[in-house]
Order: sequence, then structure tokens, then C-alpha cells
Amino acid sequence: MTDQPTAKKLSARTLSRLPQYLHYLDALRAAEIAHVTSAQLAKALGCSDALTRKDVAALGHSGRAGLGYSVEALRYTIARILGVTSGRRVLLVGAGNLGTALMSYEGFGDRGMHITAVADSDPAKIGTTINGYTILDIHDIGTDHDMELAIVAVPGDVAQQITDLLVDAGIAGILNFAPRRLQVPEHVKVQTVDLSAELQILAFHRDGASG
Ligand SMILES: NC(=O)c1ccc[n+]([C@@H]2O[C@H](COP(=O)([O-])OP(=O)(O)OC[C@H]3O[C@@H](n4cnc5c(N)ncnc54)[C@H](O)[C@@H]3O)[C@@H](O)[C@H]2O)c1
Repeated sequence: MTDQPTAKKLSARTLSRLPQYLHYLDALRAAEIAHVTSAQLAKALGCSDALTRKDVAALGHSGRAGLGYSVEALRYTIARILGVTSGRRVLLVGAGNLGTALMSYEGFGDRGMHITAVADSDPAKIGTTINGYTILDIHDIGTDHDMELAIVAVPGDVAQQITDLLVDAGIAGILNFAPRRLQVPEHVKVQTVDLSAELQILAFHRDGASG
């Protein structure tokens, strides 16, 4: 390893590929594979060998001839940049259909993410236990918590109101499932998941392929 790259120094495109690299490197590590070549990384990500080499160079790693990159070292660098070396605490807002499914998903832990609290506004749910989580009252979410990230799984018409509350509570990043474009201050990041749009893109490609 050479200098210590930070998320700010990397291009947005390289940064967007890091979770995929980490996922693949985790699988290699689980299979006790010590080295990986740029060609293998490229194949796993579905991009070119040249692009992978550029990404890895930007991460400050160089490969060893005939061996490739150290899986452990590269994985550690990426995990550190993504901030998943010790586990991020995530607040889930909305204990409905989607929220309940997310609560039972065990894969977050493997990626260094932990849903540590779940909040809702429904008096019938507050105080009850769902999938091992005691549902908190959303109105009790103040600044006295150590969560940096939140998942918004509430209806669209209250999503902005919940977002404002989360921003006031000091949440730095929001994964938004509600069908709304959320307004946030510049220091807060939002990632919106829209499964319908993803399906539409797939349908478009399929129509393009058959048309
Ligand atoms: N992005 C996607 O691909 C995708 C897929 C499925 C659902 N969704 C969206 O996710 C959201 C949740 O969907 P769902 O099926 O779980 O809905 P749901 O109605 O089952 O659950 C919504 C939950 O939010 C709670 N809630 C409502 N107002 C609240 C408030 N002010 N504060 C806190 N909690 C509040 C409700 O009590 C309920 O428990 C919706 O906006 C839906 O459109 C998105």
C-alpha cells in the first residue's frame, strides 16, 4: 500500500464501484483465496481490465507480477474508505411491509451495516416487538443517539417530514425507499432506491433487444 486514499480523492465512478469490489473480495476471502488479478476483478464487476487497474491504482495498491493484488489488503482499504470496518449503525424508519422485510434481512451485517433501531408513528406498533426490534416512537428520535445513517421506508407523503426530522437529529446519510425526491442540506447524502424504475430499464433493454 502507498498513500492512504480517502473517499474525497476518488472519482465518483470509482467510489460507486467500491461496494461491488468489496462484495467480491469478501467472497474471495471467505474462500481463503489470497490474491486476485485485475482480470478477475474486471470479470466479477463486468467492466474492463484497464478500468479495474485504474481503480485499484487510485486505491494506492499495486499488484505483484504473476500473483495480482492481496485480497486482504485491498479489501481492508476499500472497507476503510466505505467506513465498514467496524459496523455502521442504521436507524430504520417505517415498520411496515418493507421495513419488516429489511429488519429480517441478515445480509447487512456482512457489509458492515447494522439496523440498530426501528421507529414508526403508529401507536399500534410503538412498543411492540417485530423481528426482534422494539419499535420506537419516531417522535422520540432526538439528537441523543449514535446513528449516522437512516433508511426511510414510510409512505411518500410523509417522507420529507421524516427526512427533516432525521436531518435535525444529525443523520448524515439516508437510504430512501419512498417515491419522493427528498430535499436535504448539502452535508447530508441521499440514495434513493426505485425498484420500478430498475424494472422499467430492464424492460426497455429487453424491448430494445427484441425490437
Ligand atoms: N423503492 C422501492 O422500490 C419500493 C418498494 C416497495 C415499497 N416502497 C416504498 O416504501 C415505503 C414503505 O412501503 P410499505 O409497503 O412498507 O408501506 P407500509 O404502509 O406497509 O408501511 C409504512 C410504515 O410507515 C409508517 N409511518 C407512516 N407515517 C409515518 C411517520 N410519519 N413516521 C414514522 N412512520 C410512519 C406506518 O405506520 C407503517 O408502519 C412506501 O413509500 C413505498 O412506496 C418502495
